[in-house]
Amino acid sequence: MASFIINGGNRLQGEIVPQGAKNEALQIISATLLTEEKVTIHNIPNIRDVNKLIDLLKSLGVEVEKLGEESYAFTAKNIDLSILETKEFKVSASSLRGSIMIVGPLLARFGKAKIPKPGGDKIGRRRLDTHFIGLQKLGAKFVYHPEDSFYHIDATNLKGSYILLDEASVTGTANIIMAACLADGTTVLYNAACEPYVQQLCHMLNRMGAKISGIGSNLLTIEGVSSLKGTEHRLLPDMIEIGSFIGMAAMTQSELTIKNAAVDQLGLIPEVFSRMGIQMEIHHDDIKIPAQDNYEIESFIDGSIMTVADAIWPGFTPDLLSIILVVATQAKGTVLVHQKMFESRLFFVDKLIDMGAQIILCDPHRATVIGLNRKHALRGIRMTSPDIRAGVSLLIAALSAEGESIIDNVEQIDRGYQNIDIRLNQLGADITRIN
Ligand SMILES: CC(=O)N[C@H]1[C@@H](OP(=O)(O)OP(=O)(O)OC[C@H]2O[C@@H](n3ccc(=O)[nH]c3=O)[C@H](O)[C@@H]2O)O[C@H](CO)[C@@H](O)[C@@H]1O
Ligand SMILES: C=C(OP(=O)(O)O)C(=O)O
Repeated sequence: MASFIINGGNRLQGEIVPQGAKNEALQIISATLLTEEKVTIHNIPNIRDVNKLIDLLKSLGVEVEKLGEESYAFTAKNIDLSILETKEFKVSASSLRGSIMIVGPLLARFGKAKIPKPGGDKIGRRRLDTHFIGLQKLGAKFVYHPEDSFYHIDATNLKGSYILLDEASVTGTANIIMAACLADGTTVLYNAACEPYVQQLCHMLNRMGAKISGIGSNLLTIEGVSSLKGTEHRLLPDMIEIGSFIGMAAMTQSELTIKNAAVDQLGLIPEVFSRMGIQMEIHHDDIKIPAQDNYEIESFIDGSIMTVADAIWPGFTPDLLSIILVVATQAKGTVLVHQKMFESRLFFVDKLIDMGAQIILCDPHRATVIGLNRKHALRGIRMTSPDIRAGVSLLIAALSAEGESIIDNVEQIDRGYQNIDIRLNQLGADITRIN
């Protein structure tokens, strides 16, 4: 288990380029299984979850060529499905959430898939019903084996269908779209997730020969085609990393410029940080956060306490609520953070409270933060990173704190943030990694 030792209190300064998006990468890399032709992908982040998925594809027989630091070509010509029966496959597929998205492509191309209960953050129940009910509507049969938490899915002939999802699951939508692309006939998918990463997937599939319309809405029409061809694709910058950097700049009173942030794809993210009192200047596609001694959380127009809550896209992403929460600890004012989607994602507030933050955990979904307005700094402590976004929030808290902090289990952070210690040290942070 690796740890970070952080000497807090440094102001950071400079420019930072966000990595390619983790959650887009997981969809797009899975989609390379849909064709036997070469698919070239640029801006792939070098992070644990993405590298694990690439290794998983390699184990299935996908030929993976590294073309440059962030570019890879994938050719899924000779796929060996016998690997799905092995213990190694079970172990590697169950170590990340994104592995679930190989199911749609494998079913579509080979009529068969197996997947263990996938991993990912332990942030509450993470059901897969939406995936399987959708695939069943396309004609797949699935059996769950509880003794080894393994799902077996078969489909000799996927058929387009009308599917109304019970919830707008992001990975569920991606899986069903990928399966429907190669099904016979037309699929109409309603209550689909429509975030930019799903849109990117649809655009890439259309370049491969798929026929998807309604992209960007929650009503997609997918006309099945008999095969897909190769293409080239570039991943968007990671909007969760961008939000994390905005929060980090404010908390550490730093002047940071986030380069090439694809601002038009960020939805409500800049708006929500701005309502926390954080100033931002948009120059072309860069976001400059000027150094701010203090920032004040807005109230609602009627004077009541602000609530920041997550919602499916185009609402505010749940993955940035932990960052909002930590940023609020040093703001002037009060905010209620309401994490509606996940039920165990706020427990890390205990660590912030130990650092001196004023937070009331109302219930597993809601926390009220009473900002300190920098009357005193947070205190450095030793803590463990419970999940990826809580981990980065604790890192932000530690960077702003007085004294030394130690964060254990930083593999959680490495799942989704590329060389974060090295990149932040280049801006003036003092982070040492110990193994
Ligand atoms: C690999 C990947 O891409 N992971 C992301 C993906 O996970 P993932 O696709 O696993 O998440 P889902 O969209 O399926 O669901 C997330 C949670 O929200 C709940 N839910 C979802 C939709 C809805 O309409 N109502 C509702 O309550 C679900 O029950 C679940 O608890 O999307 C999540 C929601 O943006 C993000 O946090 C994850 O980072
Ligand atoms: C919850 C997340 O990831 P995953 O779905 O891979 O666990 C996340 O990226 O914040």
